[in-house]
Amino acid sequence: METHLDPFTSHQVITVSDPDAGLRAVIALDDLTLGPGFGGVRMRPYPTPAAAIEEAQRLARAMTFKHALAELPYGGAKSVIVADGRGLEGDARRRLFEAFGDAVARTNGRYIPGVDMATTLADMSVVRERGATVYCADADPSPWTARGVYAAMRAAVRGVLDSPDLSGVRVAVQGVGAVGGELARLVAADGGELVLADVDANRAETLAAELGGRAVPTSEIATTECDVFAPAAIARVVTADVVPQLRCRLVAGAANDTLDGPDIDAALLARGITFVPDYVANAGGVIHEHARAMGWTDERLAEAVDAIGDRVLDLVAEAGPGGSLVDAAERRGRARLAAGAGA
Ligand SMILES: NC(=O)c1ccc[n+]([C@@H]2O[C@H](COP(=O)([O-])OP(=O)(O)OC[C@H]3O[C@@H](n4cnc5c(N)ncnc54)[C@H](O)[C@@H]3O)[C@@H](O)[C@H]2O)c1
Repeated sequence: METHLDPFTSHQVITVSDPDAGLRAVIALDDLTLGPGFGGVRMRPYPTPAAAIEEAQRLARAMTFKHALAELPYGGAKSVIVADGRGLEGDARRRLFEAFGDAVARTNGRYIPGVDMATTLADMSVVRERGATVYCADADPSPWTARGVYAAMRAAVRGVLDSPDLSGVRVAVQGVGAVGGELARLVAADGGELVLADVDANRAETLAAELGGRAVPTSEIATTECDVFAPAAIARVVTADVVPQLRCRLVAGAANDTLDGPDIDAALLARGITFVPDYVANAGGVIHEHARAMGWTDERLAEAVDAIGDRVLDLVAEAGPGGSLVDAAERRGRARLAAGAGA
């Protein structure tokens, strides 16, 4: 099935069905101007086939911009495997990922998968065995993602709030897992004041005690009075209902797909809140995968991840006072794609 969403050239949705292996999946290839489509494989239940396609396409589009802005030689892609709600282990899981690997191999390298929600390095090894190109370094990308989010946050605090560093800046982190926990450490080391929440309340309380912050219930974190709200748990947390309740000046975090819809950025700006696009701030993970695939040194990788901060400062300058960083980022992304198409 071909879809045409906008002037980009290469949208394609591949639907995969292999009843013997229990596989129903969608591979969405967005714009491939800059290179093969790179994006993770997400496995979760979907209410309808259309919902699976829509999520794959939306996430693939974000990957196009993530790579374009991070100056990586990849297009945007994402795939989703429709889970039936039952845990899938052992031989059945292997069979499913073998079938998925066959579908990926048939794209002839146009789609490069990696891990995402509910898929693992072991699953990706099975996909690779079937002849598919797969990117997933054995090393955990999370510390690099956190480092990039920290660089983005620091730059936004400087560019938008006119504060030289995070000293005395109050940061509310939603979810202190692999990325959020490391982000909290970086913020604390920079003199930031932490408010933390996690569905695992003990995790948030222990980290808050260690770093000198405060833990609050998850129901309160988004509306806590703070300078920066940093979502680092789940998608689409900034909804039309949440916007009027926010008491922050910046939203800058790690969670993919933070905004619940295309109108939310404008609603935030109308309240004087600047949103740092998630795909700009959290690009440390994909930069890490690229660095490992290319054999970069850690020094080179660190430089590339820290450059996320410079990118955010550029976006702030381009957007102007009270301007949208989302619009600025999309303009940049499209310019990069246009330049790539002409190259
Ligand atoms: N890991 C990476 O390198 C990477 C890269 C890019 C984007 N991201 C995004 O960053 C986010 C965090 O990823 P992670 O790897 O740290 O995941 P993780 O599973 O290690 O951590 C998520 C944490 O959030 C908590 N949580 C879940 N639901 C919550 C809720 N409703 N309220 C508060 N806390 C909640 C979990 O208990 C957990 O501690 C995700 O949205 C992910 O898509 C991660």
